[in-house]
Amino acid sequence: MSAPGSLLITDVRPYGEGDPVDILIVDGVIAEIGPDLTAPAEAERIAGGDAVLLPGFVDLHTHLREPGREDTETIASGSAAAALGGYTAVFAMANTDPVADNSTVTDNVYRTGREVGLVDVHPVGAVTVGLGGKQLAEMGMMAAGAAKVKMFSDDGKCVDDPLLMRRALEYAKGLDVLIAQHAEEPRLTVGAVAHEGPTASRLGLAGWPRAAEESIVVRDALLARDAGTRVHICHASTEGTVELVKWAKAQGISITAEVTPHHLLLTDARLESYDPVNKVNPPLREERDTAALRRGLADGTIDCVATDHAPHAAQEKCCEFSVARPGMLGLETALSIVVETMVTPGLLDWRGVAKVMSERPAQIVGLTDQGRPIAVGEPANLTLVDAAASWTVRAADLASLSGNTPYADMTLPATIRATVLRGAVTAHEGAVRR
Ligand SMILES: NC(=O)N[C@@H](CC(=O)O)C(=O)O
Ligand SMILES: [Zn+2]
Ligand SMILES: [Zn+2]
Repeated sequence: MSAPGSLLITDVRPYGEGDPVDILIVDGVIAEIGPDLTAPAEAERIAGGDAVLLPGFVDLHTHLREPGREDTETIASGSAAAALGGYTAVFAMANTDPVADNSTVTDNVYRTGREVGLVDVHPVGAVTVGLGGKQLAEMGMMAAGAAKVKMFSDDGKCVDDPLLMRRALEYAKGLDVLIAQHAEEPRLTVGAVAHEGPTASRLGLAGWPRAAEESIVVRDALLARDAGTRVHICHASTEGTVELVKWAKAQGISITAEVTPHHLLLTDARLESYDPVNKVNPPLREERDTAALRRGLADGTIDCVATDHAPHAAQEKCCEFSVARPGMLGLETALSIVVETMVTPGLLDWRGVAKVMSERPAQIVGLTDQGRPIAVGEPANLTLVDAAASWTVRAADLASLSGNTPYADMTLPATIRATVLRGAVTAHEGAVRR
C-alpha cells in the first residue's frame, strides 16, 4: 500500500545538514533528491520551508485503547495523534479489553490500523494469557497471523515469575520475536503511587523504589544471556537501570532499552501539586535519574525514545492521587520534548534524533521498511520538522480523545510540518489528511 503518483517536497534539509534540496517521490518511493527538481504537473507539492527532513518516527510503545476503551482513544484517534507527532509506525500495546493475547485481537487491530491508514499500527501481543502472568499466550499463532506480530509484552504488568519469563524468552528465540518487559518487581511496589524518595515521604505518598525496576532489569539481562536471545526494557526510569544496561551490553548480552520523553524531562518535583496528570508508571524520578537517562540516550546505552502514550478518561485522572490511573499522553509532544532535553542542550544532533526516534526502534523490532536512510530507492516514510518554530500545548487541541498531557500550557520547541507514509501525506500543518 503506497500512494500512487508523485509528491514533490521542496526546500528541506535531510538530517538538518547541508543546503536545502527537493525530494521527488514516485509511487511511495524516493525517486530523486537534488536542487530545483521538476515534477509532473499533476504531482502533489509540499513547501518544506527549510524544514529538517528525518525518517518517519517509530514508536515501540503506544497505548491505543481499542478494543475496550474507545471513549479514551481509538485506533483512528491514536493514529491521528501519531501522524501529527511525526510517526509513521507505532506498536500498540496488548493491555486492551479484551487483551491482545490471541490472533483474533491482534489481526483486528492490524486491519483497523490499515483501514485508517495514517500510520502503520503494529499490534503487540501479550506474553501471558489475559496478562495474568501464569500461562504463556499463543505467541506463535499471533506471529503467524495477518499482523505478523513481532513484539510481545505484558506492559502495564511485569512478567514477574522468573521461570515463565525464561520460557517466554526461549519461545521468542525460536519465533525470532522480541519480548519487551515492563520492569517492576510487584512485591516491591505494593500500593506504590510515586517515586520512593524525599518528595513522596513529604507528600505522604507510598513509594516505588528504584530497586523494583532495576532488580528485574538485571534478572532479565541474565535470563536473556542464558537463553541466548534478546530482551527489550520498556520505559527505563532510573540511573541504576542505565548502569545495568551498560553493564549487560558490555557482557555481550542482547539487551535494548527505551526511555520516554517524560522521564527525560520531568521529575517528582511535579507531584507537589498532587495533580494526578503527573502519575505514571514507572514514576517520575529525580534529577540524577533524568540526567543519567539523557546521557545514556546520547551515548547509545539507551537505544531509543518511546512515548508510552497512555490516554485516560478525565474521571480516571481528575480524582484522588492514590486512585487515579497512571499514564500520560505522549505522541504529539514527543519530538518537542526530545528537542528540549537533547537537541537544545547539545546532547544530540538531528542525525541523533533520526537514530533514537526512527532507525534504532525499527531495527530493534525488525521493521525493514521504516527507519531507512533518506536516499533514492528507499520507501518514502518521512517527517518534516520545523526546528525554529515553537508552540504552546493545549490539551483540547490534541487529536487524542483524552486530555492527560503533563505539558498543558507549556511552550515547547519544534513542530511537525508534515508526515509522509509511503508517499502519502498523512499530516500537514497540524491537520491530518484522511
Ligand atoms: N505507563 C502507565 O502509567 N500506564 C500504562 C501502562 C504501562 O505502560 O505500564 C497504561 O496502559 O495506562
Ligand atoms: Zn509499562
Ligand atoms: Zn505502557
